[in-house]
Amino acid sequence: MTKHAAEDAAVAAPAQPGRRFTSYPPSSCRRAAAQGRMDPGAAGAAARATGSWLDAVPRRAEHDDDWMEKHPSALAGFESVLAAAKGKQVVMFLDYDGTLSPIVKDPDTAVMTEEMRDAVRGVAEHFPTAIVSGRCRDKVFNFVKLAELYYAGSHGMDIKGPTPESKHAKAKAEAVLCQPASEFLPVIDEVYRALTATTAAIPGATVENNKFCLSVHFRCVQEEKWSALEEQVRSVLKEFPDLRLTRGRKVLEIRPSIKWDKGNALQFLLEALGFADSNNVFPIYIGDDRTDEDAFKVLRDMGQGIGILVSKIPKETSASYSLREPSEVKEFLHKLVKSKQSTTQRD
Ligand SMILES: O=P(O)(O)OC[C@H]1O[C@H](O[C@H]2O[C@H](CO)[C@@H](O)[C@H](O)[C@H]2O)[C@H](O)[C@@H](O)[C@@H]1O
Repeated sequence: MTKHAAEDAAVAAPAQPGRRFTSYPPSSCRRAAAQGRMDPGAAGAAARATGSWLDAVPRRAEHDDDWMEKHPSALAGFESVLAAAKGKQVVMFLDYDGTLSPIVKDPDTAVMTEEMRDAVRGVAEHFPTAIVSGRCRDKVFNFVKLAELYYAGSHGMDIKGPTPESKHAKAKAEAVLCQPASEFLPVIDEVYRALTATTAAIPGATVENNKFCLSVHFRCVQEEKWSALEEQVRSVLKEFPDLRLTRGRKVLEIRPSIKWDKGNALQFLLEALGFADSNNVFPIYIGDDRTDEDAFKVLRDMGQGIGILVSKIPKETSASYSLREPSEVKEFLHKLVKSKQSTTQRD
């Protein structure tokens, strides 16, 4: 196996703050929209994205046993998770690809199973639940198909909450709650067209339009062609300094140079749910990719809740727990619901 292949190997009370957004949009989204441009720290990160393809490979942090000690299984350590969450309002954040659905070659076929949908539905009956994805919001909604959830698409740059009547009903068009990168829509469309044309000569390369960001997929590109593809992407982006390049799982992500990522989306949602500066909230974020690290870091810095990395191999991460694959995510969600049900019955 090559080093590249290794990558793949409390029931919310009705009156409680949090089931609905409190202001539209909360101040954090307005601030980001007003600031518009990327901060110097993010600019540095964009510059660092000029590294080699090896950057796309998760680095082995240390020996597996040590890693598991630092990032224990959220299933084996379930009782510790429960103890930490005791008396607090759990808020669930779920990444989509690689977390709720297995990684597959064709992004359009990354469906989630009915069993996984049931598990997510069950969690959302007890806790505010959000899907936080790099996909465009409509696309990820079409995969998940649960109208009662919050959705943060385009790496958190397109956030929308459920409406009261949308529960168990077909989702309707609703007021968008937070779109801090809306001014970038025309440029993203322009770059989408340019990248589609430029990369057409590389067999297997595809460009996915995720509305406020783009994904250039190379999972089906011969490894010898990866560098050429990256060069092509970079040459297009030279003309667009307001965009930056980041990496995911066999994908190059192009997004606006604003300081807004999945971590900001998590903070925005907590604020919108009425939990800004609250000590009584226990956010759980489950994700498998580099972009999820932004959310893990926010939780680590807050000192509240837990991040759970979905991975079969050790990776550098700010998450505190781990799960090996989507089937374990499903099991974890079921356990959480079961324990909530038994607590509610006891009370
Ligand atoms: O934040 P996420 O929900 O995890 O989305 C991140 C990217 O996921 C998708 O790409 C990944 O999954 C594909 C399907 O399994 C796989 O073919 C691809 O190699 C992975 O990178 C999605 O297609 C991208 O647009 C998302 O940005």
